[in-house]
Amino acid sequence: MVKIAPSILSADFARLGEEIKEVEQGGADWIHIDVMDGHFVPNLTIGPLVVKAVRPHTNLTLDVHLMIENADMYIPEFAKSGADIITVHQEACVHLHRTIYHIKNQGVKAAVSLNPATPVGTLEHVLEDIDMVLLMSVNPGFGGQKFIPEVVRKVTQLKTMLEERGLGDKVEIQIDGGINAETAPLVTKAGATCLVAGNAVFGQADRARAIEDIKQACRL
Ligand SMILES: O=C(CO)[C@@H](O)[C@H](O)COP(=O)(O)O
Repeated sequence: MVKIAPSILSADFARLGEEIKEVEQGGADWIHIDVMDGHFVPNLTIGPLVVKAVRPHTNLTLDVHLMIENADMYIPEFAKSGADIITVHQEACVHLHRTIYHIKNQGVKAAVSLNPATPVGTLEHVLEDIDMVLLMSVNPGFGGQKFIPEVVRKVTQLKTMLEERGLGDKVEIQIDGGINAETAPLVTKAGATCLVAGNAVFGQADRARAIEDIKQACRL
């Protein structure tokens, strides 16, 4: 069964605790937290303080997506604040292998994200070291963008690479950007196991219904 990770970027930040409770009760599997630095991506969002504030409001996995430069400097603070998974961008890490082990040494799961234009082959030499690959289906920086369908071919390629190396059940394939009940089945049929959804969940009045609609579309 596909996991749904609502992105709090589309939530009401003035009511964040309640918003998170609502999606947890509505069937969310993880909570996705988008961290943006205004350098790697053209937007500024939140830091470890918000992760720490959110932590007591949910038992769900806190899935922290760092869209930042100099990730190594901030990883310990995000881990201490309650992150369960930390994702860094391949494009923003000069020494990716070292950064992956820096995350794991904090006792946190490690994931790597690729922008839409970055080939999956760039992860060939770290696949054994990570818990998840996040394939962006929009250019990172903002919620509410249109799904880029080329990601489907990348999911297929990544799934084949993982299976060839016996990692098919070990490494999650997460997709982020423009996910809704129409686009979700395109990527789950290709092998995605976890979907981030911002507007398609927090932009709806009935969050439980929105989550169930995405899950149901993937079952068909
Ligand atoms: O990381 C990002 C954007 O950079 C995402 O997590 C978005 O927040 C997803 O929002 P929707 O496209 O689902 O509205």
